[in-house]
Amino acid sequence: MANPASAADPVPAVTATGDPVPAVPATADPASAAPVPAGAAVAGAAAAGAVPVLRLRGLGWSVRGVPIVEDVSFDVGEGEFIAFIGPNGAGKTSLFNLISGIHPASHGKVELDGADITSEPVHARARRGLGRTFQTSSLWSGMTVADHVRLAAQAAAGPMASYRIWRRAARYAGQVADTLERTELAHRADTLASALSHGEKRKLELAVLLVSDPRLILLDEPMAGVSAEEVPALTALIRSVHRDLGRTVLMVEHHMDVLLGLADRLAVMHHGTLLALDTPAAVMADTTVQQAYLGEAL
Ligand SMILES: Nc1ncnc2c1ncn2[C@@H]1O[C@H](COP(=O)(O)OP(=O)(O)OP(=O)(O)O)[C@@H](O)[C@H]1O
Repeated sequence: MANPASAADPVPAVTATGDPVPAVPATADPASAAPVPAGAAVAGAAAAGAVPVLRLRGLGWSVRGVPIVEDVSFDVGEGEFIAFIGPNGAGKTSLFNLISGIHPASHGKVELDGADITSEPVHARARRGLGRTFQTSSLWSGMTVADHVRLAAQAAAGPMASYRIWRRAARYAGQVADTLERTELAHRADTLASALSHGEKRKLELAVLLVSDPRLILLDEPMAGVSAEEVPALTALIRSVHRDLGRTVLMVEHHMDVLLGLADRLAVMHHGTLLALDTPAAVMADTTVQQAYLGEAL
């Protein structure tokens, strides 16, 4: 079993209905019925027995008694890339909000590097190395590209650094320049965010994230609003963040062609539950997943 998460705390490779995922051997875990792959090779995964970067157990969130996310359990190995798909309203963003601490969990547990962070606020999780982007752009239109990254670097350095914000700006020059270089924005350093294309805005959001050096990155629909011409470059950048920088990535995305070139595993959300989690090939061959999409092409 190449998946370290399964090795540390095995959970069966089954769909939510209890059907086994085709062509993937399963091991039983009486503690959870949530699906994670049992036999798939996971690129960049940690050694067997290693503590997963992220571990969710029975995670749920309800609003006024209505379950939005239900009983989600899975492990994420070091260096893994998991893509989340599912129909609109399936609970993908809500799950990201639970992992990053924006929503308090109604049930279950979130562990980061073996530490229980279920009750920790967003900023505490960020300090532990959990970073995320949002479905809608979160930039200041009147600030330049470089100032966005500089401010993020200062914020990551702690409250006192932020207090001395402009006086010490020069200290971050190298860090800012490196990050802008990596995200292909060096030539736009002095451009206002409002003048960027959608693809460049997404790159800047990544730059703001990367400058704080997160180990686990959650990307919520990074291709949203991006023109078809800009998708390949943004995809390549995300691939490089994963492969070259070795970051662990979870990504919600509707573009299957983008996901298939990036993801080690595909997670399918449906009605707030995790319907399947396995290699892209196994998920796409899963009849339960196909039925959930009612014939929609995966
Ligand atoms: N704060 C909230 N209060 C009440 N209901 C909410 C709240 N946030 C989300 N929901 C509901 O939870 C469900 C899941 O929403 P969520 O945004 O997580 O889905 P999603 O899979 O990310 O969808 P999309 O692909 O359209 O972004 C939806 O029915 C949504 O209306």
